[in-house]
Amino acid sequence: IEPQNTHHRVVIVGAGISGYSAAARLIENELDDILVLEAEDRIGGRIHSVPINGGIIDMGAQWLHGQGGNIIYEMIGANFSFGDSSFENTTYHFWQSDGTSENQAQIGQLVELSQGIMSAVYSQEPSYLGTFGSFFVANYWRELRSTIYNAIPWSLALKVQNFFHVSTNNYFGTNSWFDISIEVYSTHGSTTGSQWVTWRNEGFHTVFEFLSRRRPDPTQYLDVESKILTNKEVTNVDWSGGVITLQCGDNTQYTADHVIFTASLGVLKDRHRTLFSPVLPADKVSAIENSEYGTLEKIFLEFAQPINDSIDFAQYSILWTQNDINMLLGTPREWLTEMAYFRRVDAFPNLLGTFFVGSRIPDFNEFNVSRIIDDCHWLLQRITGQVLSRPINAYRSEWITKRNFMGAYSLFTMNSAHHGANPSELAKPVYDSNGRPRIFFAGEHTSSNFSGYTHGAVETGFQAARDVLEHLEQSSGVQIMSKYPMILITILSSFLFKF
Ligand SMILES: Cc1cc2nc3c(=O)[nH]c(=O)nc-3n(C[C@H](O)[C@H](O)[C@H](O)COP(=O)(O)OP(=O)(O)OC[C@H]3O[C@@H](n4cnc5c(N)ncnc54)[C@H](O)[C@@H]3O)c2cc1C
Repeated sequence: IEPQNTHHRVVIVGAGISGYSAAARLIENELDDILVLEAEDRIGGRIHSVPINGGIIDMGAQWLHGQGGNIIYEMIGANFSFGDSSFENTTYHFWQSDGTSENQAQIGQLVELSQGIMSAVYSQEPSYLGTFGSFFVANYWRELRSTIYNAIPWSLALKVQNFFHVSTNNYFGTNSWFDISIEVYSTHGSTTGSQWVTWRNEGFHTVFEFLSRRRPDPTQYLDVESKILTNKEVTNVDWSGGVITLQCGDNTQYTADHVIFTASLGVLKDRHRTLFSPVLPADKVSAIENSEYGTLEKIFLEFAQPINDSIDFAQYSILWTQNDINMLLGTPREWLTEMAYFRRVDAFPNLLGTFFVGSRIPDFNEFNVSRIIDDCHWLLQRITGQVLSRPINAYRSEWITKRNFMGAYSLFTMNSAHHGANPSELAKPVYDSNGRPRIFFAGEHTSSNFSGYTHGAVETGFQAARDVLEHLEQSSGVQIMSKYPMILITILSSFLFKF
């Protein structure tokens, strides 16, 4: 063990957006004696902006979902020129997977109905105990009995339903919408305004410049960076003693009075038993083990030229035909059937973006760029019925295989609901035998309002900082109070000595 062993009042594990926000808030409140330990060689976590030709793209978080009620937009909106790729409001065209055309007006009717049902999910009473899937299917087919849908063939209604199923899986990183319990999401907070606010070609990592206040006014800069050590994987947090000892993979140790732990739910699920000594309390363990973690990967296809105007849509949505699904099942192209669309990327005319659900790909490690390009190119040509130039490159994320992430984001299933596993359980601090909070938890998975999202992660980072500050204030109060008996004894004993 190197003689590093510095002691800090607070050590934050993880320099993703929640850990970074917590650090900024502590520094702002003049709690300077802090350290952030980050396992990767970079700051940002699941915000990972990478430079390409023409700007910066995001392999993780890309959009601000909402404006009003989104803490990030509310902090920054007035000082940054955001873009918007509101797919709901712009043209997005539905192509059948086999290239044959379908009645776009009827599809439009079905999409409108489906979108209405999807947004109702979020305003359900928490008493609805079913899943996204059960809610959608029941409402969809009930509404379809209305005479306004009489002319629509049920085969088309099925294909649109399948589109919403696949899109939902693409959104949550799930295999089935019958896995996702509505309970947690119906109690989520809500945001107003565009759900697809973009950072144009500057990348989501710009957010850190605002969190540290380097922007808009550099004189307000809070020096968060100097508190962060990268390449520091914390392998154990020993909270058995009076101080907490954090052991790192490079054989260094740090000690702290308090820890804010922000590593992802994927990391916690993978190794919470070895990460903490003693192991976490049973309630916390149950919340970790019964919450789920979605696996979602991104693909950006880069073309040599801006994408052909004759097929100029914001989104190329795919209605899979049963024949095409049958044709691809069991073949190396099976993964394509989990794809719902190709989207244009705001500020990058040469790019199309899409998602795929990683866990469904058995040979994920061999899933290389040229295979991705070939398969996507095949599908794009098939759905559009056009000869398109082959993409010159593809960028893909690999969150599922990365040790410090282990997937995409938290998710609450019927199994989670059964076991009472939810963000507020994941957020609870752990206390020592004297009732003193030792480890605070933050990160997107701990946000009751917006689990899964960057704005949820920021809120939890701020909350953890507030909790630490409050606790320190209270405990210094206790220390002051605990001095009184000593003063009394001194006064009394001086009397005693006098007489
Ligand atoms: C593909 C994808 C697309 C997304 N799209 C959006 C979007 O458009 N909009 C949106 O709002 N959200 C989106 N999200 C979600 C968003 O990225 C996350 O909710 C948010 O970034 C999580 O921040 P965090 O600080 O909670 O966790 P993280 O970003 O995971 O930060 C935790 C940090 O802890 C580090 N760490 C882990 N283990 C250790 C250890 N043992 N020791 C030290 N450090 C450790 C990690 O390296 C990481 O830096 C997306 C996520 C993914 C994966």
